[in-house]
Amino acid sequence: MNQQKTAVITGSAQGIGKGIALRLAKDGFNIVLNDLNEDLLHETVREFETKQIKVAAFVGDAAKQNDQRALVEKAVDRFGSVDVFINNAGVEQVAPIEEITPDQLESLFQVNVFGVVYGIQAAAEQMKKQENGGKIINACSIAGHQAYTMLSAYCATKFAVRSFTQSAAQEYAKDKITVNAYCPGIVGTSMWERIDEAMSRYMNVEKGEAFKKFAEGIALGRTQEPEDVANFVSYLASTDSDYMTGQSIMIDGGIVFN
Ligand SMILES: NC(=O)C1=CN([C@@H]2O[C@H](COP(=O)(O)OP(=O)(O)OC[C@H]3O[C@@H](n4cnc5c(N)ncnc54)[C@H](O)[C@@H]3O)[C@@H](O)[C@H]2O)C=CC1
Ligand SMILES: CC(=O)C(C)=O
Repeated sequence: MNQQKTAVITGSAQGIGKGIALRLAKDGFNIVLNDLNEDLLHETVREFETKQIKVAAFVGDAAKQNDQRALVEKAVDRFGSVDVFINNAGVEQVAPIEEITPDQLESLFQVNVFGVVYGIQAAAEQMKKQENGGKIINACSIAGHQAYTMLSAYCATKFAVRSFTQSAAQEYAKDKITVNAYCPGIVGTSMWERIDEAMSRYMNVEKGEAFKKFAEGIALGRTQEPEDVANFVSYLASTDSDYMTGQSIMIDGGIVFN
């Protein structure tokens, strides 16, 4: 890399976002972390600093348009540019359709869909000013290609992410900004701990059983680590992916084939 580029990752105090941030730091990016969880974010910053990673952090809500703008400002103030912006923050919800409440639907869409739109807007505005292109990368899921029982609202948000990824790719191509998405399968993060707990309760089975049942469908025979996702995001963030845009690509060990 000639000049050090900057990558911003939302929801990156833990899990997949943190894994992506660590990998992009290794690839030579300055890193800007963001999360709602202030304590965990600061803990992660300290860990990155111990590893000599050039890191900044912003406590903020990815579901708020003003916070997304402030996040971009923070990155520019600290490092001078935003070259890669990763809309990673996401939340889950487990319930049969008949039990979904308006509040649950609202809060899920606010983070997983509205947040992605606000992130795209804030990042693209800055990248256009820089006149040097850029890469916007969204967290989709196998659930953005295949809908699952008990996860209907979550799946709908990820289908929406896939749709916005396609539209944004077309709108920003003239500015040399590419927009793609990663679609993980079953990653052992705190999100899946919560999904497992809720699903196992609904299925009336022991904790861990829902995770095990989903894992049985993975062709490569194991669940994912954040690093498996980060290895692919590294490619999406690099110049090697310059000719790819509008794609939501499965990185799931072989669960969904299409
Ligand atoms: N874990 C999995 O199996 C899969 C996860 N994904 C997606 O990958 C992304 C990351 O997932 P995980 O790391 O598993 O989740 P996680 O729940 O383990 O970590 C997500 C982080 O995002 C933060 N966050 C949540 N809402 C936020 C908001 N409004 N603003 C800022 N930060 C916020 C949380 O505090 C947390 O630190 C999500 O978009 C998720 O939907 C996609 C496919 C599979
Ligand atoms: C959390 C998630 O996206 C799935 C499908 O497990």
